[in-house]
Amino acid sequence: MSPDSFTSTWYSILLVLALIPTAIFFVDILRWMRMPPGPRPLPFIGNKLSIPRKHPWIQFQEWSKIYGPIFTIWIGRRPTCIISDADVAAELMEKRSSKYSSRPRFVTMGELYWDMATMLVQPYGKAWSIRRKLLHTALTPTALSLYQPVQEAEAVRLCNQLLEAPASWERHIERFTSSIVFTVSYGHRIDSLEDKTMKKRQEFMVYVASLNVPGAFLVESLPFLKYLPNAIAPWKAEVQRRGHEEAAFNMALVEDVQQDLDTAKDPSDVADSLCKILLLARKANPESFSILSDRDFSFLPAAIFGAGSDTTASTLCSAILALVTHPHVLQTAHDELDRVVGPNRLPTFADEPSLPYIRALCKEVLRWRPVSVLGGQPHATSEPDEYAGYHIPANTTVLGNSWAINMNERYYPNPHRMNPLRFLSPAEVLVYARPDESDDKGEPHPNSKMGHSTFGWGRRVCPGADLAVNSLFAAMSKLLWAYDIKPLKGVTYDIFDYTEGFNIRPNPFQCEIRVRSKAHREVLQENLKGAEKTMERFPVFDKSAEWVGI
Ligand code: HEM
Repeated sequence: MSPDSFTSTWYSILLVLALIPTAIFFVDILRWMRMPPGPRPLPFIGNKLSIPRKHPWIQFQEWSKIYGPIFTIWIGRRPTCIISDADVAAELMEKRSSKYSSRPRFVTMGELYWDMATMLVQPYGKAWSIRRKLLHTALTPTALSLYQPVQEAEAVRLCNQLLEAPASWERHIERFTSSIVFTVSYGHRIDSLEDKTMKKRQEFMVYVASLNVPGAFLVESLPFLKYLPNAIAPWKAEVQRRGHEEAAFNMALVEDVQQDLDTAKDPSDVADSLCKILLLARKANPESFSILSDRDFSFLPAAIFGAGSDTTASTLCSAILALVTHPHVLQTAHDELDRVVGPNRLPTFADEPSLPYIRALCKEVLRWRPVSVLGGQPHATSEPDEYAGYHIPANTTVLGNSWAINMNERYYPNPHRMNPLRFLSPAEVLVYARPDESDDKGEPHPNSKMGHSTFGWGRRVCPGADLAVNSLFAAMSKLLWAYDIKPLKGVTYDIFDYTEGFNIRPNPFQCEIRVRSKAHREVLQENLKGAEKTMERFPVFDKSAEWVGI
């Protein structure tokens, strides 16, 4: 090769190398222009530098005021559409739900760790819809009524534990929600957060949360890295090892329930649970379960814990913060409970229709501080779509900003003020309003079925919403009946002091939780025996923990 042709070959290579990023850049500009507008992205890195690590939903809410109810941000070259308005959320994620019900790819958490066994991360399609239908069989109105005695009994235990150690209120709440979710999943209760089964379950949750951190794993941007052999990718070997450990644990829990059924004279002697319902259904009709391996099967009850325990506990923690910072709400709740229930017995689900203020209070807490502040796991489009003249390609990540939607001042004036009146009818407001309250009531958005967007949207809407609302009612009605929940003298409370991450909870704080009278204390203690009797039907786990060597 002559020196001239050598030089020109190099020039050509350099030219091509320069042209590729230029061409990609121009393609990206065309994509930016066709999608809903948002903050200006930088080539190749998108908006990464302008998204705050702490509480990004607040910045997203600010951007929605500039760019409108749906705007796009770019993580590298990947678009995410953020919806900040209930109408747009309903139009896209509910009316057009056949296009907006998938999930983005989670390479580390979904593919390597769970091997796609859990519904939470599954794309829209048959694998997901089969699991979702099976889960619904354990969450029908009839099934929910079977769980109510457990929820009542656990709430009585919660109130009694608060008599002994009120300062540990957050731990008691965590045990309460964990035990309900375990009982619904497996028919076994949790007596202590120190229980081996419970500790192992929490360990898995913490590990999963560490996998779900944007930018933590290069493989999310370069998915082909997941095919590297474990010998040269120890990070991958570790993720898979932990995934196998969780799968073995989930299968051991199912085996425990199978043993309960095998040793019982009659299935009706075994406590009702999702796992029992599914095991009996599989025995009766094995074909309808043929798509699910034992491993897949075990992730059905397991999914409930991850999705249902921490979320409900965090909502109750927000309720405590709301009561401490809004004393008039506590007073109105006490007035209602004293009038309807009186001091000689505890409120129950049978009182629910006569306690509209307590019901409204539970709804308002869900609105006031939505746990899954960016709508839980993101949605993704499975097909391209056009909206308001903009193009939304297939595989676009779509987030509903529950924070922005629930804090929309047009529907919820003075949105950071906790105000249960928002969820009462005009006639009820006349009964419950205090002199300074009725002005900023507003009307919940007509397009959000529950009056807020805390449980998500469309086909992916939280399947456990009714179960969660029942747990909230059981806990809040009894707690409010029994206790004064007040600020500590000299302590300043910040209603924005919340954890980071995508499921939020108030940072730890102390408050005064004091039983209202001797009579209230006695009623609580009298009810404990009955509650313990109910709980006996749901024995603690004993065998499964040993089977997996923990
Ligand atoms: C206050 C408590 C709860 C809140 C705030 C909450 C919120 C959410 C949200 C926002 C989503 C995502 C919805 C979407 O993608 O549009 C979700 C999904 C889910 N939730 Fe809940 N949840 C709660 C309690 C529960 C409970 C008690 C269960 C147990 C049955 C549960 C089971 C699930 C499951 C399995 C999914 C995934 C559904 C799917 O991907 O198809 N959640 N939840």
